[in-house]
Amino acid sequence: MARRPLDESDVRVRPGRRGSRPRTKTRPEHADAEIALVTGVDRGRYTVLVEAGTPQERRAIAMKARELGRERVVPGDLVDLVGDTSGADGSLARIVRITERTTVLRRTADDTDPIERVIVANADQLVIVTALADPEPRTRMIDRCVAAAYDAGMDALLALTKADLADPAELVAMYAPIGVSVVVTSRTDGDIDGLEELRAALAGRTSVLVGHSGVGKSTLVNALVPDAYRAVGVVNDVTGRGRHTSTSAVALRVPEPPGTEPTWVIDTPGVRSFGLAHVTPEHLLGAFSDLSDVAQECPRGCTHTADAPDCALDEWVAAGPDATVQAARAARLASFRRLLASRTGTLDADPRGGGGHASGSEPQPS
Ligand SMILES: Nc1nc2c(ncn2[C@@H]2O[C@H](COP(=O)(O)OP(=O)(O)OP(=O)(O)O)[C@@H](O)[C@H]2O)c(=O)[nH]1
Ligand SMILES: [Zn+2]
Repeated sequence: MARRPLDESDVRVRPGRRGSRPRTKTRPEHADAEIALVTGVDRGRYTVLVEAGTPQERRAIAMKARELGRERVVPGDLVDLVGDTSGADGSLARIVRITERTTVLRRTADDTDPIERVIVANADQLVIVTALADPEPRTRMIDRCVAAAYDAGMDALLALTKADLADPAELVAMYAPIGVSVVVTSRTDGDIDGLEELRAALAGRTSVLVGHSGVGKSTLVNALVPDAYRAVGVVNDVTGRGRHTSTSAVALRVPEPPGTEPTWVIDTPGVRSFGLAHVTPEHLLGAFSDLSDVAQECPRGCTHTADAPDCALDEWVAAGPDATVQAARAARLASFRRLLASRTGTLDADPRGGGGHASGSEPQPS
């Protein structure tokens, strides 16, 4: 897994694991703290699941303790909780500590906020929900998502919906060379073909679902998690709103037979693009171990782009033992370079005509 790059949470030194925490006046021990999973955030109120997987499992509402300062708490975070952790009506617990994150996914910086902020923690897979038609797939957007997933140390899964409207073959061929798994779904009178394959790909993992409006993401989430948004209604009891209208990410548990690893999907309404400004070629290369080995031979400071002089990756393609291997290597290298280019505004031509936007938030198709 690629090393996690620094983010705004790294400016402070975080304490180590339970038992080795420094005792200071400003950082009390909180030995009685309970571990909880953050499932949603709504205007300073956090919905958390306490003692998950035990008979005492309960939802509670919490706020951030002052000692956490500006550090952001996001869905997927495992936190230490103190105070009233009963989850009873009107109770409010306090989050005093964030457990070190295994992965972080950032949304893009934009004009109003120049910092790429963490939006989800500890997820292990990014599911890019893309319709095969209506709306047309946009490969540049998919590339950016794959780059964000690999950068975050997550796997990428392409969920191609509406296969009743168009053939998935072209997109499958485009993403297979870079290790993106693909699940194809289609809805036919109430049933969703491919749902069981999707369920299998999600089982026991924490997956973030992204997709533009109209691609069929809600259709999938509702099929996976019946009453998806009623399950997170706890936050709404506090805010007094009848519906979940927050635009931040929310973690939903997919029902599983008892005794199996929990399966979580994290829906990200309103997230349209991911922060890639901080991603270096070397870091992205880390997700491609074969290419990364070859690139050891590159000249110092090689950018590995198609126009980079003496890039060892080009020699590696040419050195393939036969035409089949060469073609496979060429496809993999071309796909890697496409991801590399998707970080910046250098890739304007979307091969499928989906409109290449230079950077920042991608506008939603209407
Ligand atoms: N033909 C076809 N239509 C589908 C399929 N899945 C979903 N749809 C339709 O596509 C439209 C959008 O589906 P949603 O599930 O609402 O899409 P979404 O991505 O959640 O979009 P928002 O709710 O706008 O965020 C709806 O009219 C669905 O009925 C499919 O497999 N085939
Ligand atoms: Zn190179």
